[in-house]
Amino acid sequence: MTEAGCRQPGTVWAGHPLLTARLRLRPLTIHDAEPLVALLNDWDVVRLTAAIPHPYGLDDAKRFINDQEVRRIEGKGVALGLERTTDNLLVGVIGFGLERNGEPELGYWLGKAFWNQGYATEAIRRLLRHLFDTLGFHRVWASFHPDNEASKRVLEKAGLNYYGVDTCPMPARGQSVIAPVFHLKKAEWQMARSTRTTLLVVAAALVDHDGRVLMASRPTGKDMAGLWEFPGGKVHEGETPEAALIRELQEELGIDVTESCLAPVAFASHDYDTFHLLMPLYVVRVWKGTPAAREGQELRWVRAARLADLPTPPADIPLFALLREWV
Ligand SMILES: Nc1nc2c([nH]c(=O)n2[C@@H]2O[C@H](COP(=O)(O)OP(=O)(O)OP(=O)(O)O)[C@@H](O)[C@H]2O)c(=O)[nH]1
Repeated sequence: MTEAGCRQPGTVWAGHPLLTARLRLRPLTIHDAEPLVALLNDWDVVRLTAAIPHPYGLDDAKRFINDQEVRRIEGKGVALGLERTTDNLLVGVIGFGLERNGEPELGYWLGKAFWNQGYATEAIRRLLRHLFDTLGFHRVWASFHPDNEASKRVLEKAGLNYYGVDTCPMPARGQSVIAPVFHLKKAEWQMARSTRTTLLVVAAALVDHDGRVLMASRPTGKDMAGLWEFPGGKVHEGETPEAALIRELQEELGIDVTESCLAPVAFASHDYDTFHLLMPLYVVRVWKGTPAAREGQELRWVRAARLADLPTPPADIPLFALLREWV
């Protein structure tokens, strides 16, 4: 087996979406053509890019999607649509090509409405893990237009650092620029990741008499706002997981639960790229009081078989199938 595990040599894509806290990274399909035009027919978005024509029409989008499909099949690179989990909206594109000495070179853009919300950094971090851990590359590259300060900041936040400058052709703008080149080596990436924390969060699946599970939406202002999650929260210093869950259920929902009514049934262990989540899940069938939204969240009782239909944090997805056995 290679360092990259079960990867087929030459593969640029493992075949399933890459999930981040708020995004799904997945290959583009023909259904993305119109959304691509809506996002890209915008001078502010394309003016500092090298190859995106302006104005941008449906034929450009269809050609791009088709070309990317060919590149992916030929193992030359991949372009992934960034789909927001809460509403399945396309917010931008990220990808890489292997034209630079066979080492991946990143490219990305976001629609203007989605700038300054951390989406690009989130997507790059996830793509880096795919490139280093799944595909087994040892270094990644990125260059950007010298006026593109936002791009520079995003790359720095994702851990890339300055390497030098290069002459970069910009065929769609009819010129070349001297562009800064950034890079990141796998060893540096691994070193930075080794300092991340493992966050212990406890969660409850409250089950009612009809076998429905209580889900809460994450309120505006919190990370992953709008996603549906199990009630719960972080375990504080010196607390047991059970004590933390009893406290959280009182704080968030105003209900009283005793420790003997908490049945541990499963756990999530999920890499969020900036931290690792370890989340034991307890089934709770008995409590005192009526659950009420005390922290600005929305509450919804959901059949176990329908949990997977909700937009949820990616860590929760494997728990839904397990929960069906218990409810
Ligand atoms: N409660 C809960 N948190 C989850 C779930 N799935 C999941 O990824 N998480 C993550 O676990 C972390 C929990 O943090 P939190 O912010 O809700 O914790 P908390 O209630 O203690 O909040 P606080 O820090 O504002 O006091 C978040 O990063 C959250 O996105 C889930 O099903 N329930």
